[in-house]
This record gives sequence, C-alpha cells and structure tokens, in this order.
Amino acid sequence: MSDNLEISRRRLLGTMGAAGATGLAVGAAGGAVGHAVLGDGSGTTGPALATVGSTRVPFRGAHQAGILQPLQARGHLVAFDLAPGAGRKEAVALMRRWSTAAELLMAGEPVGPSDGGIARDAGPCSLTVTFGFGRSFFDRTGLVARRPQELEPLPAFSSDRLDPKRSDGDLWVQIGADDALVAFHALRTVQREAGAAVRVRWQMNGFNRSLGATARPMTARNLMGQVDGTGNPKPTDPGFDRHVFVAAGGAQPWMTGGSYAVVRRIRMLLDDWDALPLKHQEAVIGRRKSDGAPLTGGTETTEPDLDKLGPDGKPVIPADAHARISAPEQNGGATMLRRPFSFHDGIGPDGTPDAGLLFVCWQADPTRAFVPVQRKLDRGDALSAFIRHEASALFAVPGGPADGEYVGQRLLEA
Ligand SMILES: C=CC1=C(C)c2cc3[nH]c(cc4nc(cc5[nH]c(cc1n2)c(C)c5CCC(=O)O)C(CCC(=O)O)=C4C)c(C)c3C=C
Ligand SMILES: [Fe+2]
Repeated sequence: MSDNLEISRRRLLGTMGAAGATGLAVGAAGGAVGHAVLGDGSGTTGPALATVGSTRVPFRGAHQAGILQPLQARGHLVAFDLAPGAGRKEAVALMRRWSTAAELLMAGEPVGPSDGGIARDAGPCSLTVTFGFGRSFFDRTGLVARRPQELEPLPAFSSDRLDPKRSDGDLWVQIGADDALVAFHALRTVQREAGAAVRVRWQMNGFNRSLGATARPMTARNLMGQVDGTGNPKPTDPGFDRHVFVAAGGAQPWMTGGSYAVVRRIRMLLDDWDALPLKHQEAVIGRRKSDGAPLTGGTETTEPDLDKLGPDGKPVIPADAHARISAPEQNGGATMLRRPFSFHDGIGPDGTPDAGLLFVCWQADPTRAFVPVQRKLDRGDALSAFIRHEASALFAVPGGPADGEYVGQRLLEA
C-alpha cells in the first residue's frame, strides 16, 4: 500500500470512528454520499435520500451494533431501573420484547399495531439500538454469581461532580441514527415495549455532525471546536479486538464478544473556553484546532513527538496537554474506543450553556482502560479547568445476538 493510500485509509477510519469494521447491510458504508436535486422546484441539491436513509446496520452478529459503526447524527442514552417487584422473569420477557423491536426498527420496519408512524417514509438511517446491564441489575435478578468483576463501581475522582439521579441504572439503551425522527421513533418504541417492567432512571439526548455536512469525510468536532476522535484505535490495528471486546474463555462466558461502556456526562464550560486565546486552547489539548494535527507538526494523522522541545527548552506538547496525558503510550498501553455524542440542554440558571459531551467509551476491561486514564487526567489535565463530570455509569454490553436469540439470553437463561 502506498503512503498516500495509507494516509487516506487512516483518515477515513478516523472520520468514521471505527467504520467499516462491521458490515453495513446496504453498501453505503458512510461517506460515499451521492447528490440529488430536491423535488421542491427550488433547484436545491442535497445528499441523495437513498444514501442516508437506506443505510442499514445488522442487528445480529458477534458484537452488538452501536460500537463499531460511524458516529450517528442523533443519539439517545436511556437508563432504566427494574420496577419494584420485577426480577429475572420480567427481565427475560423485557429483553425478548426489546430485541424483537430493535431488530424491526433497525430494518426500518414499524413495530406492531400501535406504532405511531413517526419514522414512516424513512429508511433505517443507520439506526442502532444497543443494550447493557448495570451492576445493580444482577442484584435485582438474583444473578450476582454472573456479575462480571469488571462491573466494580468506578472509583471516585477528585474532579467528579456527579448527580446520582443521572448516574448508574439497572439497564441501559443506546440509540443512534442519522435522522432525528428515526432516533426518536426508536426511543418511543423502546419506552412503549418496556411496559411496566422498568422505569426510566435518566435520559440524555445527543447529536453529532450530519452525514454529508462536510465536503469530504472528516473526523468529528466537539462543541469546543476541536477535532475529536483522531487517536481512536482502528479495527485494523493489532490488538483492536483484544482492547475493545471481551475474548472467549473469560470468567463470564456470557460476555464473550461483549464490551464495557463507560458513560460520562461532561459539561463544557464553554464561555470560559471561548474566552481562551487560540494558542492556549491548542496548548490545552496538544493539537492544532484547525486540523487536529499535533503541535509538533504534520497532519492530523502524524504521530505526536512527545519528546520534542521548543526553543525555550520546554516540551512543544505541554506536560499537562490532554492528548499527551491520555495517550496509550503514557498509560501502559491503555486503549479505549471513544464514541461520544455532543449535548445541549439549554441555558443554565447561571446563563451559560448546559452543553458538552456525552462521553461514551468502549473497552474489554474498564479497570485497564478508562479508569487508569481518567485517574491520570484527574491529577493533571489542562482540560480539567474547562469541563465538569456531572454523571457517570458503567454497563456490561453483551455480545450480539445469534439467529433466534435475544440480547442477553446467554446471561439470563444459561
Ligand atoms: C478518561 C478518558 C477520557 C475523557 C474523560 C476525555 C474527555 C474529553 N476529551 C476531549 C477532547 C479530546 N480528547 C482527545 C484525545 C483523547 N482523549 C482520551 C480520553 C479521554 N478524553 C484519549 C484516550 C484520547 C486519545 C489520545 C491518543 O490516542 O493520543 C483529543 C485529541 C484528538 C483525539 O485523539 O481524539 C481531544 C480534542 C474532551 C473535550 C473531553 C471532555 C469533554
Ligand atoms: Fe479526550
């Protein structure tokens, strides 16, 4: 492979998160956006509807959907608690109902006679519906013996400002789609199919850039304006599966092919951030804001030179730069797949935006990925002055369902 091809492949993968690692059922593997003249007589052109709408992600496979797919434009994260009196029997019935619904939704089909028709006319729009189990689920269902060690509560970090009502939960559903109505329809359906078995504990709504908004596929930006996602591991990297997915032969066989999701609602202090001069903003991250290239030069995909000193004898990428502190090389190889959504929940009582990042990261073992990295960030990350961790949760996300299975069957019926 030539250098140029290599660079474009890495760029594409950075853009897509981990796109292309799992099959998208329709061949529109994100990015190849066609154009069409809209039929309103205005002469306006736009992405061909067939491209965004028809992209369908398979529900079944080795891993659940919603981990390896490109970031979607809309997301809903919802945690549920089992209702008083509900236990394993109710959980089995619930996961059956939710799995049946998710498979239909991801195929772009209505769900039952009471479907409200919110997504009528739209295709699947890359919809993914992902299910996870929180630590408390195992107490509620009498399955403590099958609770993975990896679900130990996350340690408290000194910078945490966590709201318990918006943290944790027995069950978690992550919904993502490239259309707001399709995502909302999935959310409504999940809520409806929940019936009396569970109660919503918290809900968070997020977004990312829409497919086709940029002239070429690019790594996403967050609400601070930074290119965010560059350093993500790629499915073609050696050890990618080992870092992200639970391997066969572990202590909890039902988690084979699964992953652990850490969810953090991280408020950005955007007024403070925006008041910071560009050079300081770039020093906080260790990368250029314009194109995400490391401060030591090159392009977005150039490896940062963490040893390079400037004329003043100081490291070009400062010692407290976020990208330095979080880099796998600085953390004994700790690697996670970050797949976030931005959020904006209006203006807070203090007049500043209640906005930031719904940080979601995926790993085979949070005690070897999120926890050590966050410990280090907590001690000395220059970004800490501009963010606030407000909610936290950890979920065990089982592998994808095989034909005829529902999600979690290997846990609930083994
Ligand atoms: C504990 C894990 C992490 C949290 C929490 C976190 C929050 C957070 N990050 C940004 C912005 C950027 N992060 C970047 C890189 C990066 N961040 C983490 C981990 C956490 N970030 C890792 C593992 C990495 C990759 C490091 C590497 O591989 O070298 C970057 C640089 C571009 C990139 O690689 O993505 C940005 C920008 C924000 C705004 C934020 C909380 C709101
Ligand atoms: Fe980060």
